[in-house]
Amino acid sequence: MRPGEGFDVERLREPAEAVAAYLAAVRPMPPGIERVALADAFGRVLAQDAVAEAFYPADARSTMDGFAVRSTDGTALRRIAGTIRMGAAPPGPVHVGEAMRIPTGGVLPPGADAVVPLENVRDDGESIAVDAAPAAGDSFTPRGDDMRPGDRIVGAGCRIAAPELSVLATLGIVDVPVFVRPRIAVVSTGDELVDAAEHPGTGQVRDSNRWAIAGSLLAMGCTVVHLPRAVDEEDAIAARIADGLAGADAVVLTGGSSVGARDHVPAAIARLGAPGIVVHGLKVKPGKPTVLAAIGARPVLGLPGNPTSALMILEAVAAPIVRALTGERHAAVRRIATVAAAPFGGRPGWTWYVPAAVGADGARPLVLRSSHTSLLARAGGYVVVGPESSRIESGAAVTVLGFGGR
Ligand SMILES: Nc1nc2c(c(=O)[nH]1)N[C@H]1C(S)=C(S)[C@@H](COP(=O)(O)OP(=O)(O)OC[C@H]3O[C@@H](n4cnc5c(N)ncnc54)[C@H](O)[C@@H]3O)O[C@H]1N2
Ligand code: MOO
Repeated sequence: MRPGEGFDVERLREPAEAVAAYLAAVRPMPPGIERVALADAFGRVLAQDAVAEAFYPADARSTMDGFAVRSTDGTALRRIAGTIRMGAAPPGPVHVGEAMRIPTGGVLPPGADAVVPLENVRDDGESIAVDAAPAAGDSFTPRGDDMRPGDRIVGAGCRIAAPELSVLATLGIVDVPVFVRPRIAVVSTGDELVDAAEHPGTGQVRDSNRWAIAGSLLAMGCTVVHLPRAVDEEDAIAARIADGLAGADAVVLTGGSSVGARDHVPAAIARLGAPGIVVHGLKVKPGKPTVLAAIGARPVLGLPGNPTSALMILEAVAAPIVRALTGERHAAVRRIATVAAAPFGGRPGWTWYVPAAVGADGARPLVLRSSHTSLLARAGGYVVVGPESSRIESGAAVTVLGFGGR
């Protein structure tokens, strides 16, 4: 579509279908794999499966402070034959009629098949008595109960958080293979923009989009490269995109994506190389004028200038493209399952991303003003309405999706 042609509703694409087609055509990939120390692995995306190479625990281990015993001795008095130390092999086997002191986590000695907790024995220092016969398997973890050789515990593409750090440390994976963070160049376009530190004159606005977009990209695990703003001229925008592609794995622009006389992003992208624009115009609100493009396998995303639209499209539509670059397989998105406290309206056949406030009685739609910057800060998240059904009735179950990083 050329600037000035206008949007033909028939040619607008359904967002999920458009992104799937984009990913199939462009195949964006993480820029590489690197190894980082465990101390630096939090938040990174694992690049190779973490597979157990041995039995964890390597030996049966007590889950109680108590005595290791043979269950077949029943309720007979047991002679205390020794003490098991933490971090050491048992001093010997437990023979018939014997018991051995064992701490929580201590290695079960040969012969023993149960642990009796301290509070369930009478201990005279020489021997122990029990009221109830222990059952085989009581109060210990068998060898390999946690992980067995070949178990794939954390898959490639998983974002490393606290539980994954625990597994990596247990498996001794201290040089962790992770995907290199993609570098994403962020460009704001618009003659009216001034820096956040400047005082806007009449008709000018502070450039907020680059900070919203940067925040969302950081939350997705990217390295953000801020490029200077571009004025609303095709040459300036094309030069800025070329700068971005020279030093980054993708470029995200905001503004100038629509069909006005000053909207030059589509034309600037189109002249930089193949495949160029893959999608221009989505059957969504907000964010209809979105441009999904690429130069080679490097994404160039043209988000609408309206602040709510720009952030919403990055989070609700373009996130799978960013995740293809970070290597993350599953979205780390906060979801609140609640009910609609008031109806959510949409438009038949369209996908609407409706900012919502979440209260004790459920989620309420906020009035969509895509030019506002306060709207998403006031919202607890957003609700997707459509494309199948264009209305969510009061009382119906809804999922409120959170914005990057909160
Ligand atoms: N004739 C039509 N006009 C418009 C259509 C349409 O289909 N036909 N779509 C509308 C929709 S929907 C949107 S969204 C906007 C998107 O327009 P652009 O992507 O070309 O964005 P701009 O015109 O450059 O800016 C729109 C608005 O956003 C403000 N803005 C831009 N960049 C920033 C920034 N970095 N920080 C803060 N605010 C920013 C800008 O000042 C404008 O107010 O087009 C509609 N028009
Ligand atoms: O639908 Mo645009 O994205 O006005 O805001």
